[in-house]
Amino acid sequence: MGMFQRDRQVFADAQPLDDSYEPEDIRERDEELEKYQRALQPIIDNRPTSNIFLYGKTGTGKTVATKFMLSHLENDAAEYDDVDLSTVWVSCENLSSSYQVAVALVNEIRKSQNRDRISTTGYSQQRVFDILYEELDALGGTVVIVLDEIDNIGNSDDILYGLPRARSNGYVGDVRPVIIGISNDFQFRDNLSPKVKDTLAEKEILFPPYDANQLRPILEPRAEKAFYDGILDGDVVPLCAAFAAQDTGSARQAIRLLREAGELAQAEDVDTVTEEHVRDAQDELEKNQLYEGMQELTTQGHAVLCALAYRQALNKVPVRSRDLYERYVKICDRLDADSVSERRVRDHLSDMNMLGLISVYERNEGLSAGRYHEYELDVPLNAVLEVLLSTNRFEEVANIIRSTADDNNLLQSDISDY
Ligand SMILES: Nc1ncnc2c1ncn2[C@@H]1O[C@H](COP(=O)(O)OP(=O)(O)OP(=O)(O)O)[C@@H](O)[C@H]1O
Repeated sequence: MGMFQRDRQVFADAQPLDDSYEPEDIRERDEELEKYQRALQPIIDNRPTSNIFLYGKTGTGKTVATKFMLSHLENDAAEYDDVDLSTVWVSCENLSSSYQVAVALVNEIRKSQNRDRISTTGYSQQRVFDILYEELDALGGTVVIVLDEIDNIGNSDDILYGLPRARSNGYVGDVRPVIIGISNDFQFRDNLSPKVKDTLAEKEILFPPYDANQLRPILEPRAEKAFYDGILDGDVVPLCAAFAAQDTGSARQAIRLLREAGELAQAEDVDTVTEEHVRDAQDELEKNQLYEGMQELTTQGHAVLCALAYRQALNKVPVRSRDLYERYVKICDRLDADSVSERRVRDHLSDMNMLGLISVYERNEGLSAGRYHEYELDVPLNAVLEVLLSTNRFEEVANIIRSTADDNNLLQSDISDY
């Protein structure tokens, strides 16, 4: 028998469970789509159109709804000779300023016309804005500008001031820019500068998290396409919907869970995807999330985690923040890194608590000692060491912690066990 044999096939077509898949219809968002349609309608009527901002947590359908609405808008606009519409879509995920967003917009417009890109550095902000205005002018008509994950620009919000006023300020001629901003951060609007708030004059559409009853019909058509008939136990889709609803209310999470459950069944070479596979998939995704959470910490975050791992390796946890701070400063010295204040270290600890990486206990010793916090890891030490060992700069310290833990017999569990 050969080493590789074809597994029993669970997936008829895995594409519907992929992040890039575009569903045929958007389910359970009738109200939001109706608002969206009303907000975009003036474009077809050649009336002034407000900017539109969509707010909602990750996986709540903001992007898919926008793609859906814009594709209808483009098709329908083509029916009217006097409606001149273009759309430009920029993800601000890796952009942190208005300057970078303006460059990205210019380059997106140029890419769609097979023209050379401009450099991402070397201009003044005003010069980049001017180039953008020239590009918009050349497009003419209504230009819908989608700024996905717009919250990444933080306080550098000049572009949200410049674009809406470009026409009234005479920077552009016969072109009407309409901004669609998409954000996970509900505070984003509050934190905009007052002049931007005034100028934007936007319509807001909120995308609340999905509940289980909404996630089921979102999952069902994908499940039908993705799996062979009769492969899914009846409980599988409802359970994926329930787990994702309880946790984040994200359709993305529910879809990932379904895919992971299918992959586990496929790996086991069994005929049916069961509730048990969903439970195992949930555990697996949680682990990945924690692992990613640890990997994505900043150097300071890693140093704090390292200090806590050291205490854990000595079996001296839970630890008070001042003792932990001492260890943290020593680690920074060893790494030749600057250390931050004890207060900032406590901020890092509270972030890590939110990520589920550590536990925090509040102690109250009455008048004599007062109130204080103690900390310990909430993930296995081995998992933390795995991350630190793969992080530049921390390898040496992580090896020391590992041998300390070994001496104390604290490393029995393998990372795959957590
Ligand atoms: N109502 C829905 N009907 C069908 N599929 C949906 C629906 N809502 C979300 N999805 C699917 O869930 C996944 C996540 O949705 P989407 O990317 O639109 O979320 P988002 O709110 O833009 O999230 P993020 O802020 O992380 O970008 C996508 O695969 C999308 O196709």
